[in-house]
Parts: sequence; structure tokens; C-alpha cells
Amino acid sequence: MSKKVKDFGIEKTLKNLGIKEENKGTSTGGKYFASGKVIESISPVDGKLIAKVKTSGESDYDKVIETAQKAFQEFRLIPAPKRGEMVRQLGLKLREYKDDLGKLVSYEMGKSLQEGLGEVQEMIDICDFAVGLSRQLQGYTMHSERPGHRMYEQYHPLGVVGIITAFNFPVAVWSWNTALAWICGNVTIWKPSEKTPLCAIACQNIMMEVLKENNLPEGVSSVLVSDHEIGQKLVDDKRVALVSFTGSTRVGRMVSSKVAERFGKSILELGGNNAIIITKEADIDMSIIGAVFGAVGTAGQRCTSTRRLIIHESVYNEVKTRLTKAYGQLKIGNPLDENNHVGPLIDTDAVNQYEEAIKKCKKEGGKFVVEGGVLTGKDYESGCYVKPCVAEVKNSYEIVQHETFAPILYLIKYKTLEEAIAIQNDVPQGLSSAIMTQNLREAELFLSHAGSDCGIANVNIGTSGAEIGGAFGGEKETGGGRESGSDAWKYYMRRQTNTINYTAQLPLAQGIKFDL
Ligand SMILES: NC(=O)c1ccc[n+]([C@@H]2O[C@H](COP(=O)([O-])OP(=O)(O)OC[C@H]3O[C@@H](n4cnc5c(N)ncnc54)[C@H](O)[C@@H]3O)[C@@H](O)[C@H]2O)c1
Repeated sequence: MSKKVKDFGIEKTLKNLGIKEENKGTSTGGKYFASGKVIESISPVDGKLIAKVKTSGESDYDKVIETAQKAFQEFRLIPAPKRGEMVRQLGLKLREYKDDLGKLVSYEMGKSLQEGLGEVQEMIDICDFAVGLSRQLQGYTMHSERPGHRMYEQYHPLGVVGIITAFNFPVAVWSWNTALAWICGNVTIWKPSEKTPLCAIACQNIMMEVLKENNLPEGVSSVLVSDHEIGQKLVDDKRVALVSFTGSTRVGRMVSSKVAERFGKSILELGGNNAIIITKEADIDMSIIGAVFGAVGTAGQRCTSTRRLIIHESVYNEVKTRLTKAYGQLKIGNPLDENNHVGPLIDTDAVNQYEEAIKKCKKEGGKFVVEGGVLTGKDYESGCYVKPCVAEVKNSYEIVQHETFAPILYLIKYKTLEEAIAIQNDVPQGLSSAIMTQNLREAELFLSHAGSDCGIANVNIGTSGAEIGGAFGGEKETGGGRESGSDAWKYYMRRQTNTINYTAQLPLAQGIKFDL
């Protein structure tokens, strides 16, 4: 391992998290096993091999599913508040491992250390949220039209929940799903991104402590580290009651139809194309900070990253000038070094897509006010570091309609707020949106039914990031799913209406007569 890596304490972090030089990628909670091919986890930070993982093969898959099905029979009988107590313990363990796990997220995925730690904090937050929720899985009661009858509804667990996750949130999305799935009485099988396998093994190692201390059976929380083929098996498998998929719209479209074909349930958390409207009444200082963080945070690889700024014509030039200045101050480099603002992209494929998008944008007429480019030299040896860039465009350009997972920010000018809202909504995706304004009328119009069509609409904060207390997800090609807070737990349960007759008569609904 290079000296530079040692300086950031990575070796110790890997040891603390139980990551070995060679790891097996399948676990049902006890010992790891694996029969698939070996993959290497290469850090985008310095291009070095972090560790190898033997992935899950087909026979491992069947074993995991069968074990999970068996575990469900037992786990569902544990009272929900007791399952909540186990989630509380997971939250405590995550607090213990926060520094190490946050650092691994940063080193394996490439986001800044601050964002890596923030991701682990989200895991802790969802655990805390789920503990309280475990006593509040409430259904309605209703009055029956028949005398001596009572009606109510209750929620029951689904069974096996498959969780397929993207590389850019390599730990948090698993915990969002697992904490809720667990309190609802389900067991989980996680297929993480093959680009961040070590984060998954680290999470499972932490989880294994909870499983052991609570004497839980094998199969309550399983992991299948593998590529898309095993993901595809989960999608096609009738034994998997709910598939929670986080990833690209391209793959999500296929997941959606395959799961629907077999009448399974799915939660789809897909791509975004998020915009901030900066009105003539915006606080420009705040707008610049919100826009820059939104566009360059996680090197533009958040589903909620700011991709478009829709700016009122009267403040357009001021915003453009100040943005250009702010971009000039950005420090790009090792994300473990807290002096840097921007880390690398996940891999060189992502770099190629970034370059391709810039080319396409120029071809369609885009004018770059901050030029992009791939960085070279000794600090950028992995080949994954790129310059965040800014282009003046039309919303109708094909490339602007598309989510490029990289720090490319598009500027669009508008005259009236109605026009700005129409531009904001005129993309296939519908995840996150924001307006910067100090004018109540503008803010309320943006939030109204004639306003943003996104799952998330913010006022005077950017598009990027969200608290776990709200339901998270988006509309249109973002998939329509909701995870995390509010009543998103209902996705993880089946709903049952119960009518109880406590009389000696059998009256039928709607007054129907039936005598023998
Ligand atoms: N809306 C959200 O909450 C949210 C959050 C994070 C990321 N994302 C989106 O994820 C994308 C980036 O992540 P990515 O590049 O890892 O996405 P991706 O779609 O390439 O992969 C996501 C996951 O799907 C698996 N997969 C690939 N093909 C599959 C198949 N045929 N069947 C089953 N599984 C399959 C992958 O192995 C991976 O685990 C972006 O579009 C981003 O916006 C959305």
C-alpha cells in the first residue's frame, strides 16, 4: 500500500472494519462464502487496489434465498418494538464505526470525507427514526354500516425484501431500506453496486455483531456481492416480495416491468435532472453557495445533484460572473484531504461519459463559461479527476434532458416565473427542485399544484441532500418510489382490511338479502 494511502490511515480503517486482502462476498449473517468470480476494488482516489472480493455465484444465490425465506418465518413473529430494539443496537454500532465507515466510503467511492461521514450519519438517523416507528405501524379503524360489526385495517410484513443499490450512496441506501424493512418484520437481501463491494462487506460485518448479540437466525440480513446478473435474478424471483431498486433510469425501467410482470412490488429510486430557479428576488450569496455545493458535491454524482440553474434575466449576468469566480476557487484533489472541495469520479468510464457530454453540449450549441477537462499529474494518478464546468445552454438540448453523472452545470435564462417553472418541469426526470427567492408569492407558486412536478421541492436551500424524516423519491422517470421517512414504511408491508361481526346475525353489506 502506498505511503500516501497510509497517511490517511486507510490500512487501520480496513482492519477495524474487518476488510481483508481477499474477501468472500456472500453472507446470510454467519460465515462468508462465495463461488463466483473475483473482482477488485480499485480506489478512484489514487487508482490503487484496496482489496479483492470473490463474488456470489448461482449456487450461493439459491442458498441465500432459501435461508432468508426460512428466517422470515421466525423473524415476523418477533414483536415490532423488539425488532426496533435491534435496529437501535445497529444505530449504536454505527456510531462506534462512524469514522472508519465514513473514511471507507470516501476512499472506495471518492466522495469527500465530510460527505462520507454524513452518509453514515444518515444511517444512524434512519435507525433512530425506525426505532420510534416500530411502535407506530398504524392502520385506520372505520365504522361499519352493519350493526354489531367493527372494521379496521392492519399492516403485515411482506417477506423477503431485495435491495439493489447504486455506487454513489454505497452504505446509506442499504440502511434506509433495512431499518424500515426490519421493523416491518421483513428480512433483507442486499445486492450492492459491484463498484463499492467493500462498503457492503463492512456494513454486513457491523450488522453481524447485532445478529449475533440478538441470537437471530441466519438469513435475517444477507449480502450478495456480485454484478448485475445476480441483481437480475433477484428481480425475476417470485420469492422476493419487494425489490427496492436504486440506480439508473435505464436499468430501473427494466426492473420495473420485470417485477410488475410477476406481480411483485417495487420501489424505484432512479435518476434525477434537478434544477434551482434563481429569481430576481433571490439572496444571491446564498444561491451561489447552494448551487456550487449542489453541482460539485460528490463530484456531481448525487441523484439530487444540481444540474440546471434557471436564472432570471435581470440577475443572470451577476450569477454567471459570481459562479465563474466561485468555480475558480474550487480545490480538486484527494477527498480524504479536507482542504479539497471536489474528489474524483467513480471510474474512467464515468470520465469518458463526462467528456462525451461536454462534446455533445458543444455540438448542440452550448457555450462553456467555465471549461471542463480531465486532470493529469501526480495528484490525479487514478485518471478519475475532472474539472467541474459550467455551460450556457437551452433546456431543449438533448444532453440537457439527460442525466450526466458528473459535475457539469447548465445555465438557462428566463423572463417570467411561469416560464421558469415550465422549463424546470420540462425534463423526463422528477426528483429534486428548488427555488431561491425572498418573495412569498414566488415561493408559494413554485410549491403549488401549478409549480414544481418533482418529489422534492425546496425553498431557499439547494436540490442536493435530504433529511431522513421526509419521504424521499421522485416522479416521472425517477420512478415514483418513496423511501426513508414519513409513511414510506407502508411500501414494506401488505395492507389488510378486517371486518369483525360480534353479533349472532349475519347481515350482508349493501343490505343484500340472502335467506335459506
Ligand atoms: N433516486 C435515488 O434515490 C437515487 C439515489 C442514488 C442513485 N440514483 C441513481 O443511480 C444512478 C447511478 O448509479 P449506478 O451507476 O450504480 O446505477 P446502475 O443502474 O448502473 O446500477 C445500480 C445497481 O443495479 C445493478 N444492476 C445493473 N443492471 C441490472 C440488472 N439488469 N438487473 C438488476 N440489477 C442490475 C447494479 O449492479 C447496481 O447494483 C444515477 O442514475 C443516479 O441518479 C438514484
